[in-house]
Amino acid sequence: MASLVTSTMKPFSSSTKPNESHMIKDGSNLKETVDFNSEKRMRLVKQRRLTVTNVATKPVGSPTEQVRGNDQKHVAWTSVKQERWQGELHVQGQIPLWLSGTYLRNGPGQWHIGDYNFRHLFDGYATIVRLHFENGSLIMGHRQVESEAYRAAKKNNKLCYREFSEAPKPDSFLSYIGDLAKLFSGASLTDNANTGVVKLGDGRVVCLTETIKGSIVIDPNTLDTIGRFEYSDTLGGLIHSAHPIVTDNDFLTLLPDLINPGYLVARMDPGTNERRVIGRVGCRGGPAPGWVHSFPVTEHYVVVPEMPLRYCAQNLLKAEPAPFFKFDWHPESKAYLHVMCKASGKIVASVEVPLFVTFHFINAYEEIDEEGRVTAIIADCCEHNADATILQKLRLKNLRTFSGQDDLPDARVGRFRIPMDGSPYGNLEAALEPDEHGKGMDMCSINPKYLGKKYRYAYACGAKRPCNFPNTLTKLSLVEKKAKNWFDEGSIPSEPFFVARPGATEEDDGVVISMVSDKNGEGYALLLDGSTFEEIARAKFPYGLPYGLHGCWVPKT
Ligand SMILES: CC(=O)/C=C/C=C(C)/C=C/C1=C(C)CCCC1(C)C
Ligand SMILES: CC(/C=C/C=O)=C\C=C\C=O
Ligand SMILES: [Fe+2]
Repeated sequence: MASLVTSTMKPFSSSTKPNESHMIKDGSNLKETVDFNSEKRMRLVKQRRLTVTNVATKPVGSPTEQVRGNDQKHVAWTSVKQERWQGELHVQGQIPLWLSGTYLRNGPGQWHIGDYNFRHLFDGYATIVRLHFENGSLIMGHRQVESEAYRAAKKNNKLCYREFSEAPKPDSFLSYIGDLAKLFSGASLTDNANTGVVKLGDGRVVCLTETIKGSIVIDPNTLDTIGRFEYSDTLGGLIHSAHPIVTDNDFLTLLPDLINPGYLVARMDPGTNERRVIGRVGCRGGPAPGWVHSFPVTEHYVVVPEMPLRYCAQNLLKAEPAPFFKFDWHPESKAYLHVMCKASGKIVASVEVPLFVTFHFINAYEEIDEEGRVTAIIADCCEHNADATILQKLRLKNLRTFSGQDDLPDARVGRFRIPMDGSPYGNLEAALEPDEHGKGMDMCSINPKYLGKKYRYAYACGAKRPCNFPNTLTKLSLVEKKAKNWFDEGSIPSEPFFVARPGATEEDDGVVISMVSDKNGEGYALLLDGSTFEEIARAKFPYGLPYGLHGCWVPKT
């Protein structure tokens, strides 16, 4: 198996040498945050040079200078200060001794190239952060993912590939035509794997985004970029859901088909790079498939969402960001959920549902009657009240200019009920009163043992208003319809990630890990008790880190 695994990892043509400078060149983002005279600046540069070569477990001498307060410069929306760092953190409180393994979190942590600033949260180059827990101690490290897009940007000091909202500007009409050809072949699409990170059943750790080429294998210990994850099948396609369903035995993915509007559902066995098609479903509405950032599964079914926020061919070709970026809002095309049997690939239900907007499905499960028949499927998601403007709210300009006025659109836990008796319509309702979590809702996790099964608890980011971005951690009890909330004024916490205690029998017996970017420009790892939702430990980072998206747990083997 080892040779199979390594033979399909393609190293990039050149990689960062260990003794190369690991500083990120100051872009205006960084300049904005650093306000001091040139002598101090030189000292800092020297200090950074010392720091950056230290990638073993020693902490850095002293953190880089931070600017306090001002939301314009909130560290959550400021490029990461250095390309890499690693060291042991001082822990306040008690990390449970059973917590043994590594939490990896990916996200778009560098939003500039030279003096050029990106405009959207999702454009930034991937920064992977590692929290390694062992015997109550905590080692933190972070590093840039060495995608082709990132390396080309550094080498040429400009954007070279099409990112979520940005595209390189053609310098002539001829090069525009060339660029279009490169778009259709996929050559100009980014491989900036900045959305999530998953541990496959065979142990490989892969950073992912929505472009298929942006699947990059990393070493979870050193955070080295190993190479591109090459799919060995002939499925083709350029894009997929950024959130495959990954367990120790399974990998399910969803590929939208833009040519013949529909979706392919495919499976990849552990130890292989070959996806095999389970089934296909055609779109029922609209000119193109709906955006599928994520999708839910139950024990026996895959739910394929067809959202009225659909891929848009014209917007794909544009170099400048369109209102809905690569998508368009088509309420007239309606919204649907399709249910595919995992075993046969057959569509067993396809219902129209109320209009919805979601990035993230939380979980789904089957409702069973007394005879053991599946009567309905329940699918929960972080639902933005059918308002796609949330995508615009995630522009960096909005995130960086919080005036104290509430500017976060309302969201809820949207609960779909899909009848399995052939009825044509499904329902969508809030699973609990959205006021319980301040009507902010995204970045969810559950106990992975309950994937596809009836479950009680979900963890997510909620809101304490006024705010312009989710700023609380919330534990949702979907049975009691209650939430417990964690909040630290001015802080932005990232996805609360649940890790179960080995041997646990209660669903919420475990810890919740998050990383917090605070208002003083600092940051810390935070551990909450999964059951009480009280803080049990925190450990300060040497400097604040930018906001990150999704993570995974790599248990100690
Ligand atoms: C960070 C995140 O959640 C989403 C990232 C999405 C990306 C990078 C999407 C990229 C795309 C293109 C570059 C062109 C084709 C469409 C699309 C998949 C949106
Ligand atoms: C962070 C986010 C939405 C927040 C809105 O309330 C969405 C992230 C999507 C990609 O992973
Ligand atoms: Fe996501």
